[in-house]
Amino acid sequence: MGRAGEGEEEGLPLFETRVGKKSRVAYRIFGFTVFIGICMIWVYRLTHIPTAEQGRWAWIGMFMAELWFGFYWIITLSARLNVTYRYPFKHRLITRYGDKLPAVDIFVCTADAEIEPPTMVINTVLSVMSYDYPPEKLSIYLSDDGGSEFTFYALMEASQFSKHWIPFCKKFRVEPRSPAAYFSQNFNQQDPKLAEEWLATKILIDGRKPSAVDEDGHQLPTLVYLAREKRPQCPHNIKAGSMNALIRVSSEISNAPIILNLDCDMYSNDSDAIKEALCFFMDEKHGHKTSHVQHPQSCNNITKNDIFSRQC
Ligand SMILES: O=c1ccn([C@@H]2O[C@H](COP(=O)(O)OP(=O)(O)O[C@H]3O[C@H](CO)[C@@H](O)[C@H](O)[C@H]3O)[C@@H](O)[C@H]2O)c(=O)[nH]1
Ligand SMILES: [Mn+2]
Repeated sequence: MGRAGEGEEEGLPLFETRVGKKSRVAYRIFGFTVFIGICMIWVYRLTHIPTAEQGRWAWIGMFMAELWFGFYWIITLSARLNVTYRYPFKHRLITRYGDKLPAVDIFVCTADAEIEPPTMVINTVLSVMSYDYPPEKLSIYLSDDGGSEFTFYALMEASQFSKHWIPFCKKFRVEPRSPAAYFSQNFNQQDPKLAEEWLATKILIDGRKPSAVDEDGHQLPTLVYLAREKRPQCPHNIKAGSMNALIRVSSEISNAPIILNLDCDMYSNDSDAIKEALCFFMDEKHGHKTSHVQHPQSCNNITKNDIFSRQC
């Protein structure tokens, strides 16, 4: 391809893994003290076995519970002993692959227009339609297990709105690219109506057509709506079932080698998320060992004073 800078970049990895040394030491000290505490509880139980009259059954119950929670804690802790951080180098990815980047199919799942209002769903769709990635290589599929007319209508409107929203995002480097998150507005829920047509696949924007352009004349990503048939007597397998339906439909339309999956309530808050994930798949040395990349999630509706709510 002969792009500038290709020579010096060649051979360099597309991502780096670093071990979190500071947090590792602190976590090990913390883990060790808790482990000593757990052992002391076990020792206490074993050295204080009551007689049958003193409540042997209660003792057995307590000891079982403490054994289980102790082992559960050790298993959980061991998964966190080696904290590692991964750093993708997306500029290297662009320099190295340029216009040879792979196509990406994006699957968004929704199931119930009342619990998951169409405004939220299309905000997620718009956030992924405006990724900083060649639009001709992007196809977005919305699986609507509720078969809601409202969701379909909202998606149709979103397909029109994207013609203004995508150039706006790219021009002003908007982040995040979910319109709702960007404008920080509250949307009201709408009552859904049952769709008359339960099995439907509709291509709202066909990125291959010359007419699929935004207001700046740039190509738009492909946008597909899919509502699969669900029957009471057949297990529909929830999200996994809709993912299977999405794979079958997308293999006929775009058939991209990379699939990105989002729940409809997870908008993307980084327009470079695809490029970052691709660094792990396309690294020459380690890429073939990677089958999944999980992006970190951050929740923005957690309660501050609830000790059980957490930053995920
Ligand atoms: O019949 C169904 C039911 C659900 N969904 C979708 O599946 C996703 C997850 O379902 P939800 O009930 O919201 O589960 P959560 O606990 O919020 O989601 C977590 O837990 C799920 C089950 O473990 C995982 O699939 C999700 O990725 C993970 O975010 C949502 O987008 C739903 O719209 C469908 O597509 N069809
Ligand atoms: Mn959910």
